[in-house]
Amino acid sequence: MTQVLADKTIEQRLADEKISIEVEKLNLFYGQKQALHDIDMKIPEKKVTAFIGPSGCGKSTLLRCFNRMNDLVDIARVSGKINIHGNNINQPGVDVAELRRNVGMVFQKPNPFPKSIYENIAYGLRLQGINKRRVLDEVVEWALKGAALWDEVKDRLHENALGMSGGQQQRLCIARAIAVQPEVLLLDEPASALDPISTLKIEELIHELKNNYTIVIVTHNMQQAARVSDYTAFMYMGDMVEFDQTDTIFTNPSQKKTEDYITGRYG
Ligand SMILES: Nc1ncnc2c1ncn2[C@@H]1O[C@H](COP(=O)(O)OP(=O)(O)OP(=O)(O)O)[C@@H](O)[C@H]1O
Repeated sequence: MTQVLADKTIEQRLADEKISIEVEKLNLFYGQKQALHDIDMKIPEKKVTAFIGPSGCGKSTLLRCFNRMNDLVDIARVSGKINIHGNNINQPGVDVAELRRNVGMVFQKPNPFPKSIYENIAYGLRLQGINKRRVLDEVVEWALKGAALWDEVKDRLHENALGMSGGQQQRLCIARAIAVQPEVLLLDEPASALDPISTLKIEELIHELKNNYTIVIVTHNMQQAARVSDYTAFMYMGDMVEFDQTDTIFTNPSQKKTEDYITGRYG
């Protein structure tokens, strides 16, 4: 019986999950060059899904499709569907600003605004027309607590965010992303510019955040993927080679290419 449970296919496992993002026949071209080939995948809600694979395989490109960041690249053309909670975000007429509020993103290099810690968090709310001091105070505190930063900065909320350490700046960027209450958080190598202690804090934070958010993370670091994610997608040259539970990908992958990558034969 245990054996049968252990042998559940990824389709059976996903059938037990709520699905947040469903990708169907997604292709992306940069000019003539195809960077994503017929990607089909389902990303479960309130879980951490990691994208791994060698440099240039398309991890960041795929991640950026989930909040239409590739719209900013003139030569990028996308076909196929991406349903987020049932709505195809690639169809005409989608409110991209609203999409990006709902699908927040944190980049490799921390990029706080050159403003106070407080104003970094309040910014997204002010854009929505929320200016009441009491509401802003509450959300700033809530978001900083959510990003495990409140205790470190509560006495200097009005100091410039650029005076924080790199690790603090990255947690501030996560706080800024969650302040507008997105459903999905996209993290593009969020810890690669950080020291080991800050990296650990970010990884612990990811673990906490998945209680409330669907998280998709691109990482170069396989140990990090193994530590933080529930599901892992292995990509190679624009193809989704294998997607499964993280344990399965790292201990019993079904594809030879995945095995070669995780055992360090290339990458
Ligand atoms: N703006 C762009 N214009 C043209 N080609 C691009 C652009 N962005 C990415 N590419 C190309 O698309 C392919 C996939 O790139 P992408 O950055 O998604 O890969 P990646 O797996 O995230 O790589 P890395 O791990 O090095 O960040 C690469 O061949 C890359 O050169």
